Amino acid sequence: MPHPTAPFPMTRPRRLRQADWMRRLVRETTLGVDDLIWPIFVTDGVDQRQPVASMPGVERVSVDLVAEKANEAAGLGIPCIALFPYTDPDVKTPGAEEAWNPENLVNRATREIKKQVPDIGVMLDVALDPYNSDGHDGIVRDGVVVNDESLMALQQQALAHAEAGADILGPSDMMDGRIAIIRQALEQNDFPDVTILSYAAKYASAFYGPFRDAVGATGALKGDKKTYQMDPGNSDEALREVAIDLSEGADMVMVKPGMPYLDICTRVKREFSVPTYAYQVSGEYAMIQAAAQNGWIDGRAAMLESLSAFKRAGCDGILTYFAKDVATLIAEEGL
Ligand SMILES: NCc1[nH]cc(CCC(=O)O)c1CC(=O)O
Repeated sequence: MPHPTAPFPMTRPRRLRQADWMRRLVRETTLGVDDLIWPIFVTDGVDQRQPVASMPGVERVSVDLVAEKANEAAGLGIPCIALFPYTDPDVKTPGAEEAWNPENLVNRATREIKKQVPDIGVMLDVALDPYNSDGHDGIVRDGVVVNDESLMALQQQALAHAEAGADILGPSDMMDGRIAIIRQALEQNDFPDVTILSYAAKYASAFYGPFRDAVGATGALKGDKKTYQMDPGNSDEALREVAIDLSEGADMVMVKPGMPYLDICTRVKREFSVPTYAYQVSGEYAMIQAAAQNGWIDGRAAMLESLSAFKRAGCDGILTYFAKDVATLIAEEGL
């Protein structure tokens, strides 16, 4: 759209950048604590804190300490946390049955949080990879990730998480038809308010490496996830995936990874006008932290710039390992 602008020197864009107060006055988007979902890794044992080597600043904590983290998050005003399990390799099976064990790590952690910190939202991933000895998000038969049999497993997992008290389910598995089958199970089992934040446009990405370390899936994974996660070259397909998930009953959608896919965030938000989130994934976090530790970039500035880019792209919020750091900054200094 052509805008009428006076020629230089009548128009001087720098007038609007001359001072901090002016820049604040004309800023188009802002990052706030309400935009954040904080992922937390859960591990076995008692009083455990294990740093994740490839994600400086991130640790796995045992169930007894999870509520403490949730409490900190709630105190900072973070609306929601997402839990991911580091499952003991001995418990992983080809059928991933641990995924719907009511006593699995994330189910126990969720019950604990709901008891101690009732006012924070809890999101749980629906996907088999933390529980599957093959490291895949679905069930593997003869080397193939089979779709429809995986749906049965995912449905059971979703119900177990709803029963544990999860507020939001995040199907991250990219099987076809999973939103419909999960939504149907939730309605039939009297969980009408459980919300689905679908990982609708999830790409087969090299940026998930540190996460797979964090949940202990790196060694287990045979092959790659390209038969179910999306091809990084595709954009129209992301819109079709979002359309399908919304038509099956998703309430909110997510694009993942984040920063390399801001164009997808923008298209999705423009096209569908539904709550749209980005996952700033482990590899994105690790890159910023590693460069900052080496003194190559200003870590704090890069963190804030990367997160406000999601807002500018149209996202309603961001799942980010930086959530607590940003929320602390906002609490201490405003932004
Ligand atoms: N389905 C599992 C899942 N849920 C979130 C992530 C990645 C998150 C991150 O990298 O921070 C993954 C990894 C994968 O698909 O291999």
